[in-house]
Amino acid sequence: MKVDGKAYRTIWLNPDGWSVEIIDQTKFPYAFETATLRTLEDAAHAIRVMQVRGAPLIGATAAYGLCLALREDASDQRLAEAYEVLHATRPTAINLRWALERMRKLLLPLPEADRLSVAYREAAAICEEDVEINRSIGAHGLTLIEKIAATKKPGEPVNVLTHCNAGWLATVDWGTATAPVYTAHDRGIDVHVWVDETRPRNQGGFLTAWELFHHGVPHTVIVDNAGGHLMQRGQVDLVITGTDRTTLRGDVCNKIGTYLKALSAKDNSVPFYVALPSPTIDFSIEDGIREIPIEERSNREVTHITGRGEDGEIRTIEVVSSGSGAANPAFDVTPARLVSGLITERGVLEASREAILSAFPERMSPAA
Ligand SMILES: CSC[C@H]1O[C@H](OP(=O)(O)O)[C@H](O)[C@@H]1O
Repeated sequence: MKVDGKAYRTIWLNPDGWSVEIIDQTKFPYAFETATLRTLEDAAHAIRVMQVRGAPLIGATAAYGLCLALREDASDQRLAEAYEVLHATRPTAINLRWALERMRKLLLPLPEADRLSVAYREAAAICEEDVEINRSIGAHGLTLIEKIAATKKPGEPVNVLTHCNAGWLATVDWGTATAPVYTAHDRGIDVHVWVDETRPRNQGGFLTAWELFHHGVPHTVIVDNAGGHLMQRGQVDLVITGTDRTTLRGDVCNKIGTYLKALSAKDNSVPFYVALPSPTIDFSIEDGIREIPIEERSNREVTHITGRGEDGEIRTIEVVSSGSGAANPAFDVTPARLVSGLITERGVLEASREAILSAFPERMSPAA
């Protein structure tokens, strides 16, 4: 997407042909900085501390992390070690395992001498595919926004609520949940976004708000607990969120708080859609609540927050009474029964095993 008129992606290969540049998302919204990944550990660290985050971008970064590892040593042992280091960075987004498995399956049968060039080619392919998948999600999601826009009076926007950041910063480009919004906005449809700030890491207030501002999309940041209130008052026409892992039967794992939005949407008959690129479907599990590992992040993310003071200084402050314990589950699971539909690159699907298998039959074949 464009930042001050210049087109960016979140990750790209540098002109040297081997090091990888990322947008350092820990600096947002107060600075736009990039960081260079030169080693396997640089890539693992970037995922671990969320310099890069968002399921598709985590997968793309892991793919390049394998390239950086093989650049030093393309042996089977190094490939196995690098796989484990990257796989251990974060447990919930399935794109991490999906990307690592895809790379390993391609590279292991090759002679060591051939692995590096093929690895870089495949990592680039994963990035290009992500952009095209998200562009398609934007096109399919647009139909949902267009239908609502047709019911609006002139000057009345379509009000979309989103949670966390499933924007272009969560992917290589375009985003998933925001792709339909950007596509509608770019077509001149009047759309407004309620942006859940999304405590404790504030990916909504820090990342989604920053994205929408730079793309000129009208938006309003709200506290996470305001969404239900707005839905009760008819101020939300559509909820679109992202996902880090969706099961074969359509249970959706996403940032903590998504489940509560889905409950509010159900209670107020507000359509609740999930933007779902197919690499984020875990075809090996059905029951999201029982089978998806939920990342427990540091309690310090709850007890402290980093922001900009009145003096313009960036500082970290304590926001919980000292000495109190804190818990920080980073994701929750929304059962398929609360999901109106899944916006995939192959169309808008019912959140069901039949619909997912029918849209992606090749993913269940043994060769997959
Ligand atoms: C398009 S995936 C976006 C998804 O990832 C975010 O989690 P995190 O920022 O911790 O990686 C959040 O769940 C978003 O919906």
